Parts: sequence; C-alpha cells; structure tokens
Amino acid sequence: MAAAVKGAILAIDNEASFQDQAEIWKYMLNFGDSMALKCAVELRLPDILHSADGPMTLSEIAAAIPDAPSPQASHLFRVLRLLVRRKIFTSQEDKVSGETLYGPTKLSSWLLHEPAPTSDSDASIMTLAPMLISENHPWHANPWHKLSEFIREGGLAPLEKELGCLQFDFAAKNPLYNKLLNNAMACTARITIRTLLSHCGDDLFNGIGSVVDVGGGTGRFISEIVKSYPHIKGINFDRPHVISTAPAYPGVTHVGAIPEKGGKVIIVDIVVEADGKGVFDDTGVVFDVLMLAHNTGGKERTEKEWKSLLDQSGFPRYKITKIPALQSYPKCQFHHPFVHVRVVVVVVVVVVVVVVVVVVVVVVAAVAVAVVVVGVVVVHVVHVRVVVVVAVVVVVVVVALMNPKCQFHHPFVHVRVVVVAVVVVVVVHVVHVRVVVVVAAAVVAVVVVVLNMDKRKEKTMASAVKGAILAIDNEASFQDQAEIWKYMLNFGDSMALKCAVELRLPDILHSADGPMTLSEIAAAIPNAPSPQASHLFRVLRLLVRRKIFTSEEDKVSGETLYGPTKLSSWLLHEPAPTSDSDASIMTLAPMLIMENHPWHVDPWHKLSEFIREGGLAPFEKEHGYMFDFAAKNPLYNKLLNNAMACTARITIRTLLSHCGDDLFNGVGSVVDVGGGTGRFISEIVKSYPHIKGINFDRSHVISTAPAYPGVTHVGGDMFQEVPSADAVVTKWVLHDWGDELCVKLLKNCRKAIPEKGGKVIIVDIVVEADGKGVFDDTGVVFDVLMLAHNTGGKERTEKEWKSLLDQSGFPRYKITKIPALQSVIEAYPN
Ligand SMILES: C[S@@+](CC[C@H](N)C(=O)[O-])C[C@H]1O[C@@H](n2cnc3c(N)ncnc32)[C@H](O)[C@@H]1O
Repeated sequence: MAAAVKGAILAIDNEASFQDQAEIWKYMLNFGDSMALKCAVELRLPDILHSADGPMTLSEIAAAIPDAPSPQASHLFRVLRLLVRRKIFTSQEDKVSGETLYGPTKLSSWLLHEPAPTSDSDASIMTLAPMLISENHPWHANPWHKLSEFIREGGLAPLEKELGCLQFDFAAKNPLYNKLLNNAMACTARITIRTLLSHCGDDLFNGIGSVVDVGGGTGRFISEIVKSYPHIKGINFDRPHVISTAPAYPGVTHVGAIPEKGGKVIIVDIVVEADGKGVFDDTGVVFDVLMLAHNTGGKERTEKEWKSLLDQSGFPRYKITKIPALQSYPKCQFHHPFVHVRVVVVVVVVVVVVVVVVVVVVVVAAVAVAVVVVGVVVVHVVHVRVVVVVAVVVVVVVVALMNPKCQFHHPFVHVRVVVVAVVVVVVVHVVHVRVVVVVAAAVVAVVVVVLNMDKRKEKTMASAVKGAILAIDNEASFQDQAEIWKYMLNFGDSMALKCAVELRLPDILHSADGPMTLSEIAAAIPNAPSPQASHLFRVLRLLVRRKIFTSEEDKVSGETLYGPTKLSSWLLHEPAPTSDSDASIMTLAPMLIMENHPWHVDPWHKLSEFIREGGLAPFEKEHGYMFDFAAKNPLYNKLLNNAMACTARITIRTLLSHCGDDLFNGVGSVVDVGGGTGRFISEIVKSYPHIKGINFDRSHVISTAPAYPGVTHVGGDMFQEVPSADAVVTKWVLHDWGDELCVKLLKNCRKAIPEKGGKVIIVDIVVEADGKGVFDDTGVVFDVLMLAHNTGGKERTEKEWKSLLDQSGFPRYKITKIPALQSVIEAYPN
C-alpha cells in the first residue's frame, strides 16, 4: 500500500491522479470561499439583492453598495462569479440587453444584515452574517496559522496567546470585540432556540417554572424561551460587560440558580459525530479545530465525552435530543409521531401547486370575459376607429411598462410593439372591424394578466426567499443553513492542511512501514519540544474526514491507526532542489504553504475595501508589488520561487505527456519568459535535448536558480526586451498583469520569435465559470486570489485571451486543455 502510494507520486498521468491533485487544490484554496462570503456580507450584497424588486445588473449592485466612494464593478464581478458558482447568488442573461442579471437565493437569505437588536426579537431575522463576520475576522482567523506551533509546543491556545488573555476577558476590555462576539452568539442563539423550541420545547420545559441561561450572552436565547412559555421566569446569567450591552427582554432578569429536585440542566452544544452523515456533522468537526485554535482546553465533544463530563459533575442521568441545528442533528425531524415529514412536505407542495393553477386559470378567464363584455359594450357606443387607436396606444404603453429593463433603451418604442400595432391596423382594414376589436381586447387582457403573472411570480419568488428567513423548520432550510456554515468555515480545511504539512504529517505517514498510532505520529513530528497528541488528534480527525488520511481501529489494541492516502502523497516535503529534477517528487506542499501564509491570506480580508475604494490590490497596498517585495525579502523570495517551481514540475510533466511532440516539433530554441528558477524549461530540455533552453527572469530570481544542463539563465526585464528564440513559453506570468502590460509583454515576445514558424506558448488558466472540469472550480477561486494579490492581475476566459492576442499581433491561436489547472494557448504571429 505504502509503495503503491509512493508509486503514484511519479505516475501523475492517470485520471484518478488528476482528481486527487484537484482535491488538494480545492482544500488549499477553500479559505477563498469563506473570504468571498465575508466580502459579500461586508458589501451588503445579500441585502441589496434581497430588497430589490427583481434581478439586478452588475452596475446596479455596485451603485447600491453603501459607503463606497468608488465602487469597482469589474472587481465585484469576479467575487460574484465565484459566489454564483457556489449557488449563493443566481445569474442569468437578460434576453434583450444581453447583460448579466444577478439575484438572491435561499442561501443568501442566511446572510442578511441584522437590524439593531430590539426587545421584540420577532422583528429581527434569521441570519448567520454576524457569525460569519466574527469567525472570519482576523482576530479569529489568524490564530489558525499557529495550529502547528500549538501542537508542537503546547501552552496557551493561539487566540489566547495572541490576545494575551482569555477571549472573554479580552471582550471585557475591548468594546469592539465584545460586540463582534456577542452579535455572533446572539444570531446563532436565535436560530438554535427556534429549532429547539419547535422540536422539543414542550418536552423540555414541562413543569419548569424558572430557567437560568448560564453564559447566556445578551439574553436572546432565554428571551425566546420566555416568549414561548410566558409562565417561565427567565434568568440570563453572564459576565457584567456582556450584561451591560444586553437589551431588556420582558420576563427576563439576571439572578438565580437551579433547584435540586425536579431541576435539570439543558446543555445546547455540539455533539461530535466524526463519521456522521448529518448536514451539520461536517461543521461540527471543523468547529472542534476552531476551538483548538481559540480556547485553551476548549473543544467540541462526542457523546462519550459528554457522558464522562456529566458523570464527573454529579449528573448520573442524561438524554440527548438531536435537533436540526449545528448543536444537534437532523435525524429527529424524521421521528414524527405519525408520518414521515418528507411525505407531508410533498403533499403540501402538490396541494399548493394545484390551488395556484386553479386560481390562475379562473383569474385569466374572468379578466378575459370581463374585457370582452366591456369591449362589446364600448364598441357599440364609441366610434370603432377611436377604439382601435386607443387600444393600440394602450398596448404600446402597457407593454412598455411591463418591460422597463430593455425597451426604454430603444430610440422610440419596443420593436415588437410597433409590429403588433401595424398588424392590428392592417387587420382592422381587412376583417370586420368589430370582431377585431373584441378579439384584440381579449388578447390584450390575457397578455396583461400573463405578463403580470410573470412579474408576480418573480415577486412571489422574492418574498418566498424573504419568507424563508422566518420559516426555518423544513429540511431544505437546514441544508441551506448547513451550506452557509460550511462555506463560513471552509478556511478551516486550508488551515488544517497547512498545519499537517508544517508538522510533516504526510511525510511521517508515507515513510512509515504501516499505519501508525496517534502517539507514534506525535513522537515523529520534527522540532517538537512538547508534542501534544490530544491536539494532534483533532486535526487528524478533520483530515481523515476530508479523506487526506485514513483511520482504522486496531483489532487487538482497540487503538486508532492512521495511514496515508494518494491525496496526502501530493503534500510531501520537497527535497532541496537539485539539477537532477527526476530525483524530486510531485508535490503541492510548497504552493499550499505559500497560499496559506499570512502574507498571502491577509489581503483577502481587504477584498471588500478594495471593491469599495479601488486603488492598489490589497497585497500590493501592504507590501508593494509582489515581485519587488520578493527582491527585497529573501524569505518571501524563497517561498514564492519554491511554490512556483513545484507547480512548474507538475504542469510540465502533464503538458509534455499530452502535447509535447506537437508543441516542440521543429523548434530549436525556447525561452521561458518569467521562468522563475528554471524548472519548467529544464524539463523541456530534458525531454527534447536538441532544444537550447533559456530561462529568463528578474536578476534576484536568477541569482537563486540552480544550474540545469542545456539551460542558460538570463536576468532582465521582460517589459523591456525578451531574448530571441524559436519559441517563447510563458507560464503563469500573464495572469499577474492587467491587459495593457500583457499586450506590451506579448508584443515583446512577438519580436523575439521568427515571423515564420515562430510561436508563443502561454500556459495559464482559461476560466470556465460554469465548467465541469476537475480544475474549473479552482480556476474561478484563483481569479479572486489574483484580485487580492496583483493590481490588474486576473484569470481570463477564452474571449479575454482572444482579445489580448488580437491586440498583440497574434491573429491565430489554439487552446489545448490538459488535465492541469492551466491550459496551453499557442499563439501564432500570422
Ligand atoms: C507567477 S511567477 C511564475 C514563475 C514560473 N513561470 C512558473 O510558473 O513556475 C511570475 C514570474 O515572473 C517574473 N517576473 C516578474 N516581473 C518580471 C519582469 N519584469 N521581467 C522578467 N520576469 C519577471 C517573476 O520574478 C516570477 O518568477
């Protein structure tokens, strides 16, 4: 097994291997989902789209963003493209104008802005936005970077180490943090209590006269209990700095204790199901690693752990009720006393559809009959030509009003209206005019009703979405909520993977002779003065769930044994670069470490600011232009070059095995423009030894490049001049730059190649926003990454590539899709 896994490292040319690679890219950049969602909430996109009367154009949305001195629609478009792909929003093409129109979904209804808390909590909405903002705030996100250090050394949880105290003590000192935390807690309290009350309220509170909510935050949870059971005296118990910001709720005070007889403690918390299939089980496991990063000693517990806690605390008896919330599980909704709840849902839907259809038919028929009757009467009273003209005018106006998005752009009126009017006038002169008038009136009436129905359908849809905010008690709604939790905490996957690579877990497991116990792995972690097996266990539990590692129970000892997988073979540590690159391995570990380094993650937090204000990309605002920063900072230079080199190796192997001979037929020399430390060109030369290779990059990069046989390293500035060769290759360079600089660079490349037989081979992502390819998803996320990192940088669609090439003097091009993140674009000068 271990040998098979090792074998897979070099054999990347099979479909399963591409899938594995794609999975690693996905987890590596999963934090992008959380950040894009955070950006959307900060810009109030869900609120803008939900409160609109219908779908909106990009520029309408951009103009509606509050506090945006210079809204950047083109940046916004890229975040929206990712969120449409994630089904947070919808997009559709306007059939007339061809513009893209965006709309809300039930998922985005979970991300609405929460109005200021009031004592009448019913006026508020169900939203996870405050929780999302809190968990993705740098205060909470940054400690995840320190997970591996925490596992190596123990001590305080990273958040506490960072804040210098318990998070709740920090909240007492810092009003902003206090608000962030309390709002996050209050929003989930509302959701959980509604679910809890509707699933087990009466059972829970039978015979209970008073309830104290211990650590109840600002009191929303207990206030909802008291509202549903007004006979209950509610006590909200928390620390003074929390209570001081709590609104007044009728029936709720702040003192009390539980009586010994007939009393009970109701704990609402996660019960971890590591292999569970429930919609919230996944988030439960991630949340546990979150607790590891935030609270020393804090954790999510399995039922066994809860039992042990309760035993030790003098509670010999307990009962767990699973409810469809993060703190419990959706199975209980199927425990309905009489029928399966899905059956009820189906029946209700069928009845509603039938009723709607009947009502619509009756309304249409009634309106048509009424108009015919009125038409007949009018025709007998007024002069018939007057009626015809008035009818035509009415049609024009009505149709114009029906379709305000498009026809007002037309010089006069919508063309269809003119056609209809002309036809009516002609027919009036041929057929008996009274018949025509009556029929026309009936047709108009039906058209008006049908068009209105369409509109009403849109409106009904919008209000259905709004309605969903309060109606959380159905299975689809739990699924939607679970999706939002998933995206909110997706960055946990990236961070857990980064932690594993930093601890060298893939190397430890792949080099072992067989599966290992937790303590064996902990003991094998390098540079770990005090390895914390219990912390390690929790990161492993998440990564086993993600199928990065395996776990099984040892049949004899009962201990859990962990093993590697083909996925983890993509995360092995790379040996120091040598000129014999075959000795090295295929790994994405250096890329993962770079993209999840705070240098690269921090700019994502500033996406909404960038969309509001424009200016430099967030990375550049912080550190200056990426490649200048590398020139000044040797650590960053190494991080960047290693990351590039590891993907260069993977891509070139795939490229050579899929289109090598075709690409390099008749080519005697190749220059790799922006070639980094030269790995890409070295592989080309190794496969085609007759080719003279030139690796061209800036001098601070060239100075750290190892020597490769057949490759000459040349330092310089590609925007000035590119060394001459039969062909230029340029991988992952053009995506760093805006269109103007790309055209400049491509023109320099064109000058460097012969007019006849020369070509430029671009290896870069071709974005397929709706693509089903295994790497298409990462392509869309990568584009948002470029937005955060490089001013002007972007991933391009085929249409955008074509336009760049046209402007640079390449009238002909060919795109070859290879099973890699990037595609191959061959551009010909004639
Ligand atoms: C994203 S990296 C790609 C590296 C390599 N092609 C690969 O894919 O592994 C972009 C490269 O462009 C280089 N670069 C940036 N500006 C340059 C310039 N003005 N002239 C030459 N190279 C430049 C950077 O130093 C960096 O190595």
